[in-house]
Amino acid sequence: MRRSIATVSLSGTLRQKLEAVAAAGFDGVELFEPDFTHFPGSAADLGRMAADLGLTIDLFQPFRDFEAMPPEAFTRSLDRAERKFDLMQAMGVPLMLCCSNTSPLCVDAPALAAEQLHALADRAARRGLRVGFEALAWGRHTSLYGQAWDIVRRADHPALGLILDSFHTLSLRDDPAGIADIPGDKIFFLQMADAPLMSLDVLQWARHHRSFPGQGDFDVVGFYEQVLLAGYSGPLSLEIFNDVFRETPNRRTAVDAMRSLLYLESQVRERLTARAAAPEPDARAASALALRGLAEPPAAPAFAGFAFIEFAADEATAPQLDVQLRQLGFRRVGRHRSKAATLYRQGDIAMIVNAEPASFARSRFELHGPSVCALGLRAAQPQAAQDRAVALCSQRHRSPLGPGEVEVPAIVSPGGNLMHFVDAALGPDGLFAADFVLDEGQAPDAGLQRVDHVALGLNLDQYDTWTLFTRAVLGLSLAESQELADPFGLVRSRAAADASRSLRLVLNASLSRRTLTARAVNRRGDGGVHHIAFACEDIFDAVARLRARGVAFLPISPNYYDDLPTRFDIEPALLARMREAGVLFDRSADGDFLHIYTRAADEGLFFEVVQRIGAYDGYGAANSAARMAAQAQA
Ligand SMILES: O=C(O)c1ccc(O)c(O)c1
Ligand SMILES: [Mg+2]
Repeated sequence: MRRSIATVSLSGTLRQKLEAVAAAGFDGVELFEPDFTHFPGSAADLGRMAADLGLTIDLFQPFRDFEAMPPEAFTRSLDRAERKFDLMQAMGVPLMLCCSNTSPLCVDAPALAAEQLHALADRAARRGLRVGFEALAWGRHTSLYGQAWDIVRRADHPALGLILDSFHTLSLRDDPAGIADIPGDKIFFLQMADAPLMSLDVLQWARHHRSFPGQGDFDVVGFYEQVLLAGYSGPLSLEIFNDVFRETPNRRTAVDAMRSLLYLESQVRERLTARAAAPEPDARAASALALRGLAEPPAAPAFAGFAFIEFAADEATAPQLDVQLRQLGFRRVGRHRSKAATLYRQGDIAMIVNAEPASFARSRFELHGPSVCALGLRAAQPQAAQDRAVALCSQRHRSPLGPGEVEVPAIVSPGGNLMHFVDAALGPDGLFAADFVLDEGQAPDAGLQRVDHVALGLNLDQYDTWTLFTRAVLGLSLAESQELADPFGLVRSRAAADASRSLRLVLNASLSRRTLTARAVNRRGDGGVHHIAFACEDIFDAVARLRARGVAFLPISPNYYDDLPTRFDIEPALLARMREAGVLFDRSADGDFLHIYTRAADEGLFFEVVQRIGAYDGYGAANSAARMAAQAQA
């Protein structure tokens, strides 16, 4: 399996792009011509540079406005093509991408297009080169792969083939099913791109908002499946025009790119395997499987909730966290056997405050001050969970182990915090009994029972990274993105959850630099925990207990409670209780949601208490404006 990526997909100079792409394990690149136009060396220099990095240049792109033109323009274009072929030969690039014509001079004449492309292919063949024809979604007369294939078929030249790009097909809602009927050896190249669904001019959509497979809403798996069924055996490549990627550090983009391809391959492998094993086996699927060497990471983990949340602290801040956690009703129940770490429990929730000098936690503390530095996730097969993450380009993390302590497989999550996979079979106390000296003291708690969700604060350029990480590495499913109004700007937000809803993460990225979310990201780093929500059975009881312990909640405007009954049919007694307690309300077709937020000390971490009623599956997004306004006013 050869994996490739278009240079337009990454930030940096051409050399930096190639270095990042090579480091991420790609085999080749599609050279986006403007990257070469501004390159300080010759075509031969570029060819050598790529070869020295272990990369091939698989495709030269794009050659524009060629087919179905009046005679003078056609002749000029053939001369133009010869100059590009010179470059390609000097670089060692075998294939040129010719995209469908957008010029107003182009005529609606497939026979002429075929004839002219035949001539172009002839010129290429004389030099041992090939040409691939790609339908751009906004092409003047050729916008669908079926039209492009018709022209390629008519041209009937061995050096002319089809180039497929998932973006153009899926953005036009064209059916990719016909691809499987195209002879695989006439498909010369495959470009994959995903995108969020948007109602936008297709050219603007394509040039600014593409994303890696797994980051958007397109059925990229179904598309790739058709291409493999056709018998295509060339490179799998990514061509992503994206405004954010243009500025994201390219090493990270290259890792996301590789992760997205491996994930895509693993999904399509499952589809093909099912086809090959069906009662009437699909021979094309079996041969595609035999041919491709599609990635096969271990299955996505089955999760059973959060095992623990770990805070990074030092000698001075650990006592402050101690006060805060005990105020929230947590009991201090144990000291770590070998580290300066303290365990706090309440219900099924475990919090660890780690003040061990010269540890991973301390390095995070030094970067971000007191903050969450690790999440423990209960997984049915922790080793497989880690192996999957590593197979999908995450870094393995090993912590030093004291005698008798349990080894917990861990990875570095995007942004640098840790994610530990704790064996669910250890039960709620198993891990802690091994690693902590437990003191079984009892004290009244606040009725908090479980971690309902953990919300992360991300820079905008980490939003797609986390979308892919949660989907591919953790196997979570994602809810739609929403834009929430903070008084100082918009916050983009989406939730990721496992099938059993035991594990919920909320991803928040600020589009403004001035929102509370943006300030939290500045303080606690990219991918830092923004707030933690605890679930309880009776929110009014929990709030009363927490208030009695001195916890301060965000004050909610009386106007909110005047408005609520205009939106929902709520019992007056419940409304009165909510108003008195400062509890927020949401309702879906599946159930109700009651929630409340603590006040953050000087923009620090804050907490949420939630009560889910029925099968309510959201996060009270409709109330986020109430929270953010209250936070701005507090
Ligand atoms: O936006 C473009 O012009 C363009 C160029 C080449 C491609 O392969 C493509 O998909 C789009
Ligand atoms: Mg393309």
